[in-house]
Amino acid sequence: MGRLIAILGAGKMGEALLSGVLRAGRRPSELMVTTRREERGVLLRERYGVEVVTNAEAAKTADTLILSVKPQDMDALLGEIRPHVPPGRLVISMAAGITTSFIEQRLPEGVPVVRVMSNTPVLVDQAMSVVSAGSHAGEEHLKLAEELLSPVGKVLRIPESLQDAATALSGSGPAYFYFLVEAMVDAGILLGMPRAAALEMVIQSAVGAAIMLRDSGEHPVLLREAVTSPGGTTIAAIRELERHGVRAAVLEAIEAARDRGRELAEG
Ligand SMILES: NC(=O)C1=CN([C@@H]2O[C@H](COP(=O)(O)OP(=O)(O)OC[C@H]3O[C@@H](n4cnc5c(N)ncnc54)[C@H](O)[C@@H]3O)[C@@H](O)[C@H]2O)C=CC1
Ligand SMILES: O=C(O)[C@@H]1CCC=N1
Repeated sequence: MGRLIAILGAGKMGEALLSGVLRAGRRPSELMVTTRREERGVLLRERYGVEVVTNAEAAKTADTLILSVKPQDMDALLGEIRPHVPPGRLVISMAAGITTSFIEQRLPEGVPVVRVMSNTPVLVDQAMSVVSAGSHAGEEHLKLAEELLSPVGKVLRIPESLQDAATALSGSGPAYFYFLVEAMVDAGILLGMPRAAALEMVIQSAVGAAIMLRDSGEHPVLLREAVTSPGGTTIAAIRELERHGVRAAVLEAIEAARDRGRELAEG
């Protein structure tokens, strides 16, 4: 039997990680979840065969506690589990903005905490996860977090000072791509394309571009230049994107996401 893992607050991200960990070969008996709503617990038990327990029971029994509630709910959850967390538990937080020191201050002295920022492509084993150690977490704890996360995507270690930036870049990143896809499909509609056809064209272009980015080893500038023929169609579009300040908008948008992350720990 491996380490017992509990996912506390199994919502969208918690369920995505649960399903990934099961796909990676862990048995349902090695996992437990907690939920706020009873129906949600019933659904997760039926769907994955995992045990549904209270936060206190999870804190008492599991070796690794994965906190996946919203940042705004973290203070209350930590207050609930504090009396039940014995020494030796590993606490992994998935929450945006919440620092390891925020968690350490609300748990018994010495509990190792690892902060993680992942993203929704966990669901298809293509997550980007970044991990940072709190002040009581060492190599063994980072390794345990990496073992959990590497079957569902890529994992990078980063200093905690860059966690809010990573949240803005890769945590929220999928949303920006979906937003662009939506806008491109609208453009197809504007040009008289049937919606289903526009969606198919845009999705396949996105997938093709993503795989080339990942697998060719080429810099994105070179890949974009290869599409941009002199006097051609692409440069006409790029001129408009530049005229509307899309690059500056992206810089400011991601900076705003980073700043919002910093605010979240303040409640
Ligand atoms: N959705 C996303 O793309 C990403 C989210 N995150 C982070 O993951 C965390 C969870 O986000 P989502 O899964 O999107 O939110 P969610 O709202 O789907 O899931 C949170 C769950 O926690 C439950 N909950 C709240 N308080 C509880 C308590 N005391 N005990 C038991 N359950 C409790 C809620 O009922 C809810 O089901 C957040 O901290 C967020 O910052 C991180 C990366 C990406
Ligand atoms: O929007 C949010 O707050 C969460 C964190 C990263 C992605 N979604």
